[in-house]
Amino acid sequence: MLQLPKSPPKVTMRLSLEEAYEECRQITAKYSKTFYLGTRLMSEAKRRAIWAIYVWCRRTDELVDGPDAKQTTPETLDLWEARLEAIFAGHPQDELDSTLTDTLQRFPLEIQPFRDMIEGQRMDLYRSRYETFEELKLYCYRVAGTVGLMSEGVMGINRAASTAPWAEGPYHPTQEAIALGIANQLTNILRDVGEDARRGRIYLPLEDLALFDYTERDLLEGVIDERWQALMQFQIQRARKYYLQAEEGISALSPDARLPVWAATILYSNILTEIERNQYDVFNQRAYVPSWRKALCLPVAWLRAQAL
Ligand SMILES: CC(C)=CCC/C(C)=C/CC/C(C)=C/CC/C(C)=C/[C@@H]1[C@@H](COP(=O)(O)OP(=O)(O)O)[C@]1(C)CC/C=C(\C)CC/C=C(\C)CCC=C(C)C
Ligand SMILES: [Mn+2]
Repeated sequence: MLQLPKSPPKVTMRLSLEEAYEECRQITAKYSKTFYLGTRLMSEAKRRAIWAIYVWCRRTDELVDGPDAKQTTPETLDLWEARLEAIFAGHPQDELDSTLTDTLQRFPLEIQPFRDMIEGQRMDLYRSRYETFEELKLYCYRVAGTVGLMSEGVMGINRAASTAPWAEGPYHPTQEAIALGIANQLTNILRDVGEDARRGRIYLPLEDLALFDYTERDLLEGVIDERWQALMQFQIQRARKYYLQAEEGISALSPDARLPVWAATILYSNILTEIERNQYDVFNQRAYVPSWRKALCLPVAWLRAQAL
């Protein structure tokens, strides 16, 4: 790990904290309609915190996935990690970092999930294949399950439900929060199979390909047949199991967080339904949920958020 100087250099900020949060809002709105919609349903304090986290995650992902990714080396990620430590030590390096430093003063966030996410991006630097689902699951935890842990700190838990005399203590739906991140990432992977293949990447576990007698070459050539359809059905079923696990934890979240999390969960999981509608063709078309169908999800999310 690179060391930061003992007394960090003084940084001149161009924007006020207010303006920096506004920039985070705009970045979230630009890059993720689904998550942005979710945050619009939260209280002001929570949504600002999620925008700050979103921007840090997006910047981390851009290091290995963005337009300048070719220049990224393991040392770039070491420096990014040193910068993360500085954010947590109260020494942000720019305005966007300063929103995260501010968020840390308002919500109980641990540094470890942020470190784990950098580790996940590191995997993208040296890996383009996963032999087993166990290996892929670790990757999914690192790049997405960690987001569940970060968000859980902001969303908060429903204390009323855990003050019953027989409760052993507050129940933290930590595994469920991780499960939602994994479910989202598996969905991402299925939607982007074609795009990733064109970059020489295969995230689907090779053991699963073998199980359905489908080869790497078939995948790189975009072959769609009964083997591919059966393989995709298997993957979709697995992702849905993670959504189901996550759903059990949503009622343990504080009441004002349930609607946004339900909305984001239903919207994101609907990408799987779109993949099915497209007959599993993820090579020539990108599965997306049309706006009118997104609108239909909201009343369903509202109803589910009312149930304890
Ligand atoms: C108990 C319980 C269920 C609690 C809820 C916990 C919770 C809110 C979990 C949310 C989990 C979540 C939103 C995970 C995000 C997963 C994700 C999309 C990860 C993205 C990686 C994908 O990489 P890839 O390169 O394959 O894809 P792209 O083509 O580049 O998109 C990431 C890009 C890593 C970085 C993650 C983000 C930028 C998203 C961060 C999102 C938030 C902070 C918003 C969460 C807010 C709501 C309303 C759910
Ligand atoms: Mn990415």
